[in-house]
Amino acid sequence: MTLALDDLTVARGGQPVVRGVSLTAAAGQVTVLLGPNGAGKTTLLEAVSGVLPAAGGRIRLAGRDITSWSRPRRARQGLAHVEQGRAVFATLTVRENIRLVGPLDRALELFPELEKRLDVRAGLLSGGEQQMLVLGRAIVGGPSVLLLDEMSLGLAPAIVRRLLPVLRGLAAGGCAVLLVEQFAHAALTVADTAYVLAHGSLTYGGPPEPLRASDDALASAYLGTAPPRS
Ligand SMILES: Nc1ncnc2c1ncn2[C@@H]1O[C@H](COP(=O)(O)OP(=O)(O)OP(=O)(O)O)[C@@H](O)[C@H]1O
Repeated sequence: MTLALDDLTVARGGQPVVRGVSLTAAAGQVTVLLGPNGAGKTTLLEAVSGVLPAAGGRIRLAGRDITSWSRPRRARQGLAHVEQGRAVFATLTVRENIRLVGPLDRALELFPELEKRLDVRAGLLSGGEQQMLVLGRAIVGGPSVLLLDEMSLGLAPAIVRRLLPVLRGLAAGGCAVLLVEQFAHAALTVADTAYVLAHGSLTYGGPPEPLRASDDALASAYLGTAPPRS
């Protein structure tokens, strides 16, 4: 299902921290939302999944206005939100963590690495294994829209390169993937569309190539300034 934000404003502590953002995360695509620390990326995802209310604008899922829907109602429509911080049930085993949400086979198809860890408590896994578990759990739930907040935070580049292609596979199955990342380069390699948020407003929206091709273009979008002329 396609997710569309139309002039979305979200406030924290009475101050708008996301200001008039319009973007589309299309079904079947990986959309990345980049931006510096504190730009408002987490706040935007929280408004989409219903953790925070919208202060203005509209959120649409497959054309339906869901702005006033509760978080559980959004989740029942297939909107999944993987929040920052690798939330696993630390005292349950990997097997139990997965079985709570869906079939074990599908998760192991995606991440065969987890097979030999099935009876280990999730809290004892490495950071990379925990993120595989978090992602595997989100995917076996069969989301139609998957929001991912800073999936790569604290992980080695080799692990990030292992995880990102899984998102491409998920999108190929029709899911709309919206990936929030502070560190742009790896995310841009799997993106169909990229947006940059700076100080709560979009400074770029379009194909990822210009941002991939030029660090100056990326830096300008992060700083919210016009790109330098060459
Ligand atoms: N609970 C809160 N109460 C008030 N202001 C907050 C709260 N959490 C975050 N903020 C402020 O809202 C703004 C946006 O924060 P947000 O976490 O959405 O940014 P971000 O782009 O996700 O950054 P990060 O990459 O650090 O998570 C920041 O200025 C931050 O200080």
